[in-house]
Amino acid sequence: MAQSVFIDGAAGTTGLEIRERLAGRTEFELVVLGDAQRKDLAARRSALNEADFAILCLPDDAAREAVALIDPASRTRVIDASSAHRVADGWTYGFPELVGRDAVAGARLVSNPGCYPTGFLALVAPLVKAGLLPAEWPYTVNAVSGYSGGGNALIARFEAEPDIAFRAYGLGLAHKHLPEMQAYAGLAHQPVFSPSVVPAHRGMLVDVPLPLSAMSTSARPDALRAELAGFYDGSPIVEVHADVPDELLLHQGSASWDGLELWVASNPDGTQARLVARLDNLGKGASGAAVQNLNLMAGLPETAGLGLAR
Ligand SMILES: NC(=O)C1=CN([C@@H]2O[C@H](COP(=O)(O)OP(=O)(O)OC[C@H]3O[C@@H](n4cnc5c(N)ncnc54)[C@H](OP(=O)(O)O)[C@@H]3O)[C@@H](O)[C@H]2O)C=CC1
Ligand SMILES: CC(=O)N[C@@H](CCC(=O)OP(=O)(O)O)C(=O)O
Repeated sequence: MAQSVFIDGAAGTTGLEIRERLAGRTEFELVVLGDAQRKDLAARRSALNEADFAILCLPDDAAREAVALIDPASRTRVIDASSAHRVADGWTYGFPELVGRDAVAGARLVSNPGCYPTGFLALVAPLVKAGLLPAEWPYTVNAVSGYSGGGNALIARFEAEPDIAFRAYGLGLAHKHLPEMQAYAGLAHQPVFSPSVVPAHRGMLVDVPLPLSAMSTSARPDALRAELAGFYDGSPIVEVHADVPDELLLHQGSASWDGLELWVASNPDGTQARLVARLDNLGKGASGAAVQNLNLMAGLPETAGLGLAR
């Protein structure tokens, strides 16, 4: 029998892309509230409590409200795409490659990772865990995102202001993704994070510069690449490239994609490296990750319904 999935926030950017990925899937029965009811508390309460799975595609406050509406005794299992519960007690961080597929499969409350942390953690967490990068190092993260990363509001802004060529932000150095980056990479310090937006709908690059010879671990770039390749060996979603091209591009017309690509670039003598991730902020960065987690929680193959062809 099909399991029911209620998407709270189904009219938003992330919610719509989850609907696209679930369309035509016979294992699930999709529950979506129409325009007149989608913000109605009573309608949401009953949908949240009647579903096998609730996927929250809401601003943080509305996600907290949704969780409070769910009776703890109900059978509903939750996947929260917001940043409200990413380091909260009782929640499983929905990054199966890092926390383990069984942990996600067995969880009742799963918090989807943020888009930038998906790139950062995919690169850094396995290397810190393996002792190849120091936990005490003050890491920096430079990243660019397509404007859909900011949801409907940023999409509307970039469409209304086509003259914007580049937007640096997060200048208060308190971005909401910092706690999860620190926690799940096991770092002593929060990274210094420089996010930015380019006039492309989707796609992102996350770049972590490493002065390897100044670090206590003195790892060689080849060792970093080999560790990542081994860590993600067999993954249908994460690819660690053996070769580094001269440039990495984002395209304005990119199609939706649920994979994640990783590179270790280095200088000729191997004293410096840049760890680089490329992903779709709405794919492995949000909606693709939510569907991967839903698949695991429902006992299905993790890539069902995902778009992984390039
Ligand atoms: N966009 C992305 O790339 C990523 C987004 N996320 C996270 O996913 C969540 C959703 O983001 P995104 O889809 O981009 O945002 P959008 O703004 O595009 O969509 C949010 C949706 O939630 C609805 N909503 C707001 N308040 C309520 C409420 N009280 N009850 C019911 N519905 C409500 C909005 O309706 P209305 O517009 O009418 O207010 C809108 O349809 C956010 O927490 C975001 O941070 C995570 C990773 C990546
Ligand atoms: C371009 C842009 O604005 N990006 C968003 C992050 C998108 C994301 O990952 O969403 P969460 O809020 O769920 O973490 C930002 O920086 O706030």
